[in-house]
Amino acid sequence: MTTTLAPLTEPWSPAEFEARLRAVGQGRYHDRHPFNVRMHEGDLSQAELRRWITNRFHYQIHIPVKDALIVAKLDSSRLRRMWLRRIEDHDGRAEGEGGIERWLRLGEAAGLDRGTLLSGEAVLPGVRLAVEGYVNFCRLRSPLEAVAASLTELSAPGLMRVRIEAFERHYPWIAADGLAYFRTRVDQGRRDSAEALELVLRWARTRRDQERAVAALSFKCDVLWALLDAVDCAGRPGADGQDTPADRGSRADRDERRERV
Ligand SMILES: O=C(O)c1cc(C(=O)O)c2c(n1)C(=O)C(=O)c1cc(C(=O)O)[nH]c1-2
Repeated sequence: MTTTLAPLTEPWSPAEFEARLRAVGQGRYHDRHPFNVRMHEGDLSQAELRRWITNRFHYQIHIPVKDALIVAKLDSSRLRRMWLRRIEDHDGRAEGEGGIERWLRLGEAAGLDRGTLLSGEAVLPGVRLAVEGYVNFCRLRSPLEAVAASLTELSAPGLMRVRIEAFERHYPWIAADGLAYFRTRVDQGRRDSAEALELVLRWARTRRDQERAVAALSFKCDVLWALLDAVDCAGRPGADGQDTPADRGSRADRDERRERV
């Protein structure tokens, strides 16, 4: 009896390809990073949360830059229009609008100075490298890989909902209107990831392309993970930017409050 084996290079079915993409997101997304876990459990000090907001701002301001690099690779008006909307989501249509402005307001609600955020002076070296890695990936790789890298957003809306709840419950010192960024991202992330998934499923025709798309998504998970590693490590004793005695005091106050509850 002869059996015909499918060649190793046979493309995955669309369903299997999608399942593999989703599995990368589920297994390696930064919602499992110890810093995010501590954030959700209410264990971050004010200094740690401010450090995260400051460093994540560096990521936020580079999202429209990498999206502009992607737009330049798209070969139809329909696709460019679709992707241009992402730039508008972050930069707004006018001064004082858009996601970057909402992130600045989150910073202000957390007691950070807008000028300091905009200066970038407090951004950690590891965060700069992670963000530059993502921008350069989108600059140098194929449209398929650049779009596939954005598919971490499949997992982002769920994380936004967890984060909003955690902020409301554990960090009431941040005014509620500071959370507008996260609220907006629930719908934007859902729409963006659905669009990107459709493109990736359509464009990746060969097994090689499919594997490249999975690897691109995996790389992006590394970017987000490395960013949080840098933010997390900066608070360790002996690291630059570690908590001041006052920050440790605010953590001790919080622990005491918890014990009383
Ligand atoms: O706070 C987060 O956890 C988070 C994650 C991600 C992501 O999964 O890439 C994005 C965002 N936020 C975000 O706000 C955002 O605008 C965004 C754009 C992209 C992208 O790769 O195009 N990811 C994300």
